[in-house]
Amino acid sequence: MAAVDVNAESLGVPRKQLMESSGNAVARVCRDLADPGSSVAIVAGRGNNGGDALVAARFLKAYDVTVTLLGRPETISTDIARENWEALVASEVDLQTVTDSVTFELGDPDLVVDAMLGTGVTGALREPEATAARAINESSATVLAVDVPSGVDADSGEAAGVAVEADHVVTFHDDKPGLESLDCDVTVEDIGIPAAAELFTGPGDLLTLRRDPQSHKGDHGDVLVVGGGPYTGAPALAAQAALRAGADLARVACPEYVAREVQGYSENLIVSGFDGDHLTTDHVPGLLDVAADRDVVVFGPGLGDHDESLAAVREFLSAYDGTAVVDADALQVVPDVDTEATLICTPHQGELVKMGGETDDDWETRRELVREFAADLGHVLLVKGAYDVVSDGDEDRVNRTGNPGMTVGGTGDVLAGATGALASVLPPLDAAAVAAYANGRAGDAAADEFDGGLVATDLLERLPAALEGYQHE
Ligand SMILES: NC(=O)C1=CN([C@@H]2O[C@H](COP(=O)(O)OP(=O)(O)OC[C@H]3O[C@@H](n4cnc5c(N)ncnc54)[C@H](O)[C@@H]3O)[C@@H](O)[C@H]2O)[C@@H](O)CC1
Ligand SMILES: [K+]
Repeated sequence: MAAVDVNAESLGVPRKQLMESSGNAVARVCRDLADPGSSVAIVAGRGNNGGDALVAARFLKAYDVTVTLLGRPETISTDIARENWEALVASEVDLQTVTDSVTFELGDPDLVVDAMLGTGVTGALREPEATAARAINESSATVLAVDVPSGVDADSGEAAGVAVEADHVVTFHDDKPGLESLDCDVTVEDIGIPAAAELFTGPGDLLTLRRDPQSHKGDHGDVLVVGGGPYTGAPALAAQAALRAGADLARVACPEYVAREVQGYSENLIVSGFDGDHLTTDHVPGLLDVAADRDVVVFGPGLGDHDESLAAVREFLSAYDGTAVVDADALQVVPDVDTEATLICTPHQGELVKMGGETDDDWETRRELVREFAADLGHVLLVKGAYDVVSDGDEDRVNRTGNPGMTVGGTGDVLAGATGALASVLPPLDAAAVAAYANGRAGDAAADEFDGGLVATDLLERLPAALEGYQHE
C-alpha cells in the first residue's frame, strides 16, 4: 500500500487528496446509517485513520457531530491529519481532546465513528484507546469503523487485546483480508487511487529495497554471469550492473580470451575463464558447481548462438534448480527446456518472437499476449520495449521509463545484470519490474547529459541513483 501511495503521488494524486476521498466515503456511509439531525460521535486517533474521520466531520453538516481526539493535537503523527484537525479548529466545529482514560466520555450518540487506529498499527491497544474501545462496545450506538475496527489486525482479523466491535466497516481501495472473518458489514470504497499507480512501476516500487543495516557481505546477492563468446563486453557490463544494483559479489564465467578482457573492465569482478572460444556441454558440470553457491545466475550476455553453446544452456537449465535471469541467445532454449529453476526471461520483442511468443504495437494488447505466454512458459517474462511488460502469467507490471537513446548496444546487458542482483533480494516479478524501472531511469539520466550519444556504461554509473531509496535509506 505504501508503494502504491508513492506511485499515486508521482502521478499527481497526493495522499492528502486520497484522505479527502476516504473522509467523503466515511460521511456517505454515515448518511446511510443515520438520519439527518442524529448525533454522531467521531473518535479519532492521531494518525491518518483519525485524519479520514476529521475530513468526514466537514461532510456531515446535517448532523450533530462531536469530534474527540485521543491525545494532544501536537502529537498528531502526520502533516495531512494535522492540517485536517486545524481546519476543524478554525471552523469552530465541536471538538474535544482526551489525553487519559479517566476523562474519556462517549455520551449517548446514535452513531459512533471509530477512527482511532487503522492499518498503521500492530500490537494491543494502549490507553486511552483501550478504554475508548470498551466504552464504544458498551454503548447502544451503531458503530461504524473506518478502514478496520481499532485493535483488529487488518491482515489476520485477529486482535491482540480489546478491540472495537463494529456493526459496519468502511474500507478503502481494496478489501482487507482480515475483515472477512469479522461479523459486520463491509463496504469497500474507491478513493481515486489511479489504476496506473498499481500497474506502472514508479518510485514507490523502490520502497521494497531498503537495506537492513545489520546485514553482512553476501546478503545482497552473489551473482554469477555466464556468457561471452563472440561478444566480449556483454558479460562485463552485466556483472558490473549487478554490483551497481546492489549485489555484494559478481562473478563472470566466460571463455578464456574473454576473461582477460573482462578483468580489464573492472577489478571489482571475480572472473574465471574456461577453455575454448565458446561455451560447450563440457563446461556445464563446472558451472553447475559454481552456480550452486550463488543466489542468481545471469545466463546469456554475449554468449552467441553456436549450437554447442545452446546445447550447454539446455543442459545447464535442465539440472539447475535455483534462480536464473536468461537473456540474449540463451532465450531461444527456454520454451523447450524442462527445468526446476525459477527463470526471469528478458527478451526484446524480436527475441520474444524467436521464443515462440507474439507481440503487438499496442502495449495493452502486448500486455495480454505477454501474460498468456508467461503462463504457458511458467516463467517470468520481462519484454523490453518503449513500454516494458513484466508478467508472471498472473500479475503484470508495465514500465514506462527509458528513451530511444537506449537502443544502443549493451543496455540490455545492464538490465539483465541489474535484474540478477535484484532477484537475490526480491521475488522474481518485483525484481524484474524494479530492474526495468531503474534501468530506464538510469538511461533517462544519461540521456539528459548525452542525448542520443549515450552508451551502456553511462547507465552503470547512474544505476545507484536510479535505485535511490535502496542505497541511501
Ligand atoms: N493509501 C492509504 O494507505 C490511505 C490510508 N488512509 C488511512 O490511513 C490509515 C493508516 O494511517 P497511519 O499509517 O497513520 O496509521 P494509523 O492511523 O492506523 O495509526 C497510527 C497512529 O497510531 C498510534 N499507535 C500505534 N500503535 C498503537 C497502539 N498499539 N495503541 C495506540 N496507539 C497506537 C501511532 O502512534 C500513530 O499515532 C488507514 O487505516 C486509512 O484509514 C486514508 O487516508 C486513505 C489513503
Ligand atoms: K478504525
